[in-house]
Amino acid sequence: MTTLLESSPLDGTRTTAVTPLPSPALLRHELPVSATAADAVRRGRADTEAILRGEDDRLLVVVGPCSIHDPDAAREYGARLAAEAARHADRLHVVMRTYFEKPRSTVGWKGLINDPGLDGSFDVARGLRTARALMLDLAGLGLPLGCEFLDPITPQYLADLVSWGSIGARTAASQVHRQLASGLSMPIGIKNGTDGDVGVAVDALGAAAAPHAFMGVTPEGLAGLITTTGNADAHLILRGGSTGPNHDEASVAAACAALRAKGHPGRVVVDASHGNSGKDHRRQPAVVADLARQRAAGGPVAGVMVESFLVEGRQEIGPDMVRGRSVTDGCVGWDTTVALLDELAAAEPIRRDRVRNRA
Ligand SMILES: O=C[C@H](O)[C@H](O)COP(=O)(O)O
Ligand SMILES: C=C(OP(=O)(O)O)C(=O)O
Repeated sequence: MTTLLESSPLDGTRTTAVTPLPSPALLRHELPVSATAADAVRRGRADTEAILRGEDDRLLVVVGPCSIHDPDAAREYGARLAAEAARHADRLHVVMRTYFEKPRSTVGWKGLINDPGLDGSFDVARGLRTARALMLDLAGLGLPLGCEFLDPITPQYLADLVSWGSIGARTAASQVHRQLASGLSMPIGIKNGTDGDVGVAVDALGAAAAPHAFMGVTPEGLAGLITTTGNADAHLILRGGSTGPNHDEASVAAACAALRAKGHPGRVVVDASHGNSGKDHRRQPAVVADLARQRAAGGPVAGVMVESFLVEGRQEIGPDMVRGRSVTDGCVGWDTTVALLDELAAAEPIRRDRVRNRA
């Protein structure tokens, strides 16, 4: 059913339609959380929090496609990743990227929720259902899941399945997103700005840690006043920027000093993609090698992000797409992903020895 805005001629001049969506409560009722999935979500959150607080010495690794566009390919990726996560469980805490919302610099496909048909048909109700069903399957494999929160309404539909979330570089300065982060039930990584500005993200951590009151949507889909406690597990993600990368030891140390100066723990997550790889997926392995070296040396990198899918590279959306290849930013392929996880895991015993000898 599509409702035209005939009753509102004064403020509907640039709106073509308002189409009702299922309420968050209805979608959660249709697609309830299984006990296995709930366990994966809880464990994923608790382990991530412990790593960020320095109570668990493993490395957080957030890895997966830049965006999900083909749920079956994502299921295959998830099954493979679950096996790798189990293999490295004593050294790495692996969270799968399940990014359904894409922020765009100008315009472009905005992700599976916004346009699941990849054809401009914008069947958001189907997008929400598809996303939730996929997350339930992946969490059912025991995998903790991570995503970027972009639209402030989306969390009501999906946040119960998320173990780690992000506020992206394009929204780190947004009050709406900082408020949202203050009420989310999982650790939230906030990225430095696209221009490389770390200060905006450090400010965002302070805002996210504080309680807020703001307007939102209730589980029944009505307008509501949301009040929050603040998110003590919000943390900084270094993702590089237009001025260059910031994954190197000196940039990490400067960021940690800026965090400590504002009363936050001096630990960071570093994204090997985006500004740190100049959006060239072939550069991600060199960034990961640098981060593995920093881990082995006992440095304050608590987590690493990698954009990875079944097949390396990226492709345009169109009729002859390769299964398992990204339609947004370029990703490393599966074999490289396995090698990068091995490399990160290999650094951990060296780090543990170093930390033990230091004590
Ligand atoms: O992560 C994906 C992209 O970097 C992000 O969505 C921005 O993409 P764009 O600059 O191509 O719009
Ligand atoms: C959009 C993303 O990152 P950033 O906000 O760093 O550009 C992403 O991780 O998909």
